[in-house]
Amino acid sequence: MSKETIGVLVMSYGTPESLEQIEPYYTHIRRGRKPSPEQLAELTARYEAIVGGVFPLRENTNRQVADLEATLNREHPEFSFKCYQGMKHAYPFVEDGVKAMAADGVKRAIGIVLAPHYSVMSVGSYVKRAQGSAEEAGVRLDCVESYHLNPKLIRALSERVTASLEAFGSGAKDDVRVLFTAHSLPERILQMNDPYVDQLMETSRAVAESADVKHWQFSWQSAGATNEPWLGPDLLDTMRMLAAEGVKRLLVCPVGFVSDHLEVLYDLDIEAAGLAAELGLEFARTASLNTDPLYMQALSDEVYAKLTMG
Ligand SMILES: CC1=C(CCC(=O)O)c2cc3nc(cc4[nH]c(cc5[nH]c(cc1n2)c(C)c5CCC(=O)O)c(CCC(=O)O)c4C)C(CCC(=O)O)=C3C
Ligand SMILES: [Fe+2]
Repeated sequence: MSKETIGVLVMSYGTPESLEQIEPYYTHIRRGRKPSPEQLAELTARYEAIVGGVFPLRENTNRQVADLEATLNREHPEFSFKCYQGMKHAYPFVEDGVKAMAADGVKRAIGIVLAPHYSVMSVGSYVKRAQGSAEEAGVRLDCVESYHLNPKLIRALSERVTASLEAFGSGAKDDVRVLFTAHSLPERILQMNDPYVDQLMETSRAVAESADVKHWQFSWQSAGATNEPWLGPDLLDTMRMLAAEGVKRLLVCPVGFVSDHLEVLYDLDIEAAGLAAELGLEFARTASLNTDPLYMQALSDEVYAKLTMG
């Protein structure tokens, strides 16, 4: 008997693959409005600062998707899993991923996002687009909406916090301040009953408990430059406040991000680390999950649970 093929739509924000792709990518993020030359130059400079001409960021996602497929097929050999990528702002788009699975004859599929926390503005919009095209294509698709307390995710994150604290050396548990961070969103999500903030606090608390962290707090990072207010406090402001309070050592754990990309490699490793140097703070950040087998298993467990238990 041949195994049933299960399509897995692996969704993410998307990243450009070359310097030339930054403009169309940014235009898509801005809903079709081209960025001004200044805005484009500013974003290009951030990418140039982290990639030095080559774009490893997409490779990173490709590896996560390949490893997830291997993990699913190893752990659940009764099915044949096939992963398809679907991105919000880059090719292959969410709709392309669904069309590709339908073209392969897939009838049953599970969607999951490479971001553990649900917001209508992030995961919600990916899922809506995916469901819309799945309906058109005649694919039965169910999506994992969040996995912010998945035990393997929490263990993977807390192992990283523990390793970073150990690298600080003696006394780290007593005097290193741990800052959990995630991408800020416009403050109006608070009026929308959005679970994003609560889920992030729950992940942070669970990781702090698991790693036995004494001194921690939460800050937002990477807020957009729009006219509306975004969630705060911002990481950079928090760092200035902590320095003024006499804190000397700082560990940032970006729980809202699962892989190395612009927000981690630029906003943390260049911008925040630069401010830390100015403020005389010793600064470190936890390593990104990327293809950590524990993270791959967390995703695999979520996909399998959705498939078999709904
Ligand atoms: C919640 C959230 C996540 C985490 C959840 C998830 O992963 O989904 C995330 C991830 C990412 N965001 C990314 C890149 C960008 N996001 C931007 C702009 C925006 N992000 C927003 C939200 C989020 N973004 C929002 C509300 C905006 C305003 C415009 C809009 O409503 O979309 C801009 C425009 C310029 C700027 O503002 O910097 C860029 C370049 C990359 C890829 C970077 C790389 O290439 O490595 C990743 C993984
Ligand atoms: Fe973003």
